[in-house]
Amino acid sequence: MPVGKSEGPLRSRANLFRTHPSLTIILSLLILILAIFTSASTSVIPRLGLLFGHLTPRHTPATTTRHVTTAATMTTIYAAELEVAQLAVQRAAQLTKRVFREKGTKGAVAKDDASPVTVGDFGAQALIIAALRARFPHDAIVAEEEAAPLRTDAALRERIWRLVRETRLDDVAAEGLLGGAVADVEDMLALIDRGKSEGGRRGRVWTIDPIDGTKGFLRGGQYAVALALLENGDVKVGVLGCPNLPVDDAAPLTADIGANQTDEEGRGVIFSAVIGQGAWSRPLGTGALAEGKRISMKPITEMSSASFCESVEAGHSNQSEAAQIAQKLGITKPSVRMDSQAKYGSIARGAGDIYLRLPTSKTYQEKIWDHAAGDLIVREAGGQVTDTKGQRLDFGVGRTLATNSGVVAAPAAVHGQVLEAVQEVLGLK
Ligand SMILES: Nc1ncnc2c1ncn2[C@@H]1O[C@H](COP(=O)(O)O)[C@@H](OP(=O)(O)O)[C@H]1O
Ligand SMILES: [Mg+2]
Repeated sequence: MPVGKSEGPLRSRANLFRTHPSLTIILSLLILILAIFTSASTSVIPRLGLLFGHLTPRHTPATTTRHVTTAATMTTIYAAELEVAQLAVQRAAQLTKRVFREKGTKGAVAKDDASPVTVGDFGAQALIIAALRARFPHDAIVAEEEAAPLRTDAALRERIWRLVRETRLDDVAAEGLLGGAVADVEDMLALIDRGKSEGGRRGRVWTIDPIDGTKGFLRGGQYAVALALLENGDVKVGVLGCPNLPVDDAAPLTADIGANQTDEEGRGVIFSAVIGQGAWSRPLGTGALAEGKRISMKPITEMSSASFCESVEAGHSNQSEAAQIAQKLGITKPSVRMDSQAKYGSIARGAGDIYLRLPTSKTYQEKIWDHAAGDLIVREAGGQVTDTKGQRLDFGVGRTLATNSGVVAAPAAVHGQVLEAVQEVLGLK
């Protein structure tokens, strides 16, 4: 092809740009915008969530594919909430694990209701709320602890601040998704006190139990870091970090699962669920989220070989009534006692079958943070969760489950049968 033929138009285009320099600028801008949008799906849009809270993440393909779990990649609904909640729980669990390994009292102080709280509870709550404030700044929070005891105890405050300051995920991008570090001690106290919402049936409310099963935590048993999102009173996202449960979903519940835990390697699992999307488990890690696996409850073919879980603390659940219920159902195995919502996680993955929580007092009201995550995880794994009257747990009443009494959780197919035995023994029929 003659050289002149191809050079002609090129030369005239070059002249055009020389005579109209603004064209060069416009073209460069267009190229830049195009470049940004082609990489937006993996890097830019998720970061906008940091600026716009839940508005953006809820409608974007959850953050980066590297951190997105199998569950999250399948759908975009609550994907950002699910990812942030799991990472926040994972980070908080790094703090609680550090305290768990400490010998002695773990900085325990008694609360007004005489229940214990440790430096781990305060620190984990501060870290979780820091992530929620960064990513979903408009959401309300119902959390178990408040900062009042720390304002008057400088030594306790400093100890917790050190833990909070030093705990971060060892993956920079994952840590970035949680909004980074807490600014200073005052900020830490303010974060802890953001958990004082009254809850209720309207809007988005996160509920946090930074260490569920504090007595188990102090004893060296099971405990859980629990986080759930309620929308208009219904649980939409639930996450439980259980540092002392085996990773293997198929590992049977041993009689000693609730005791003598040493935070050994190879343990630690995160359970999660999103409404209508199933339940999942994955190893509890230290950085980005590990790959998750779908979990489901085990169908009970023979009631005689079923196992049921209950609290270690006889003051939290009536153990003698539970034994009578088990006998009525023909269950032959002794109960598996363990602290915390690890019970919900354990039956959701089929390691155990039934969870009974039978009131020990007429006046005690269960707290929403003790049940919200576990309730959704069990229901999404194919279970049914009600109180002893057969009513669904109502998380829209306020900070407590004021209209419910106890918990009966079982695979959906046998829940009716279990509830009947519960009601016969409790004289509710
Ligand atoms: N009388 C009671 N009846 C039922 N639950 C109670 C109770 N007193 C305290 N609890 C709750 O039981 C939770 C522990 O449950 P479990 O026995 O399944 O481990 C505690 O959570 P924390 O440990 O977060 O304070 C606390 O909220
Ligand atoms: Mg609790």
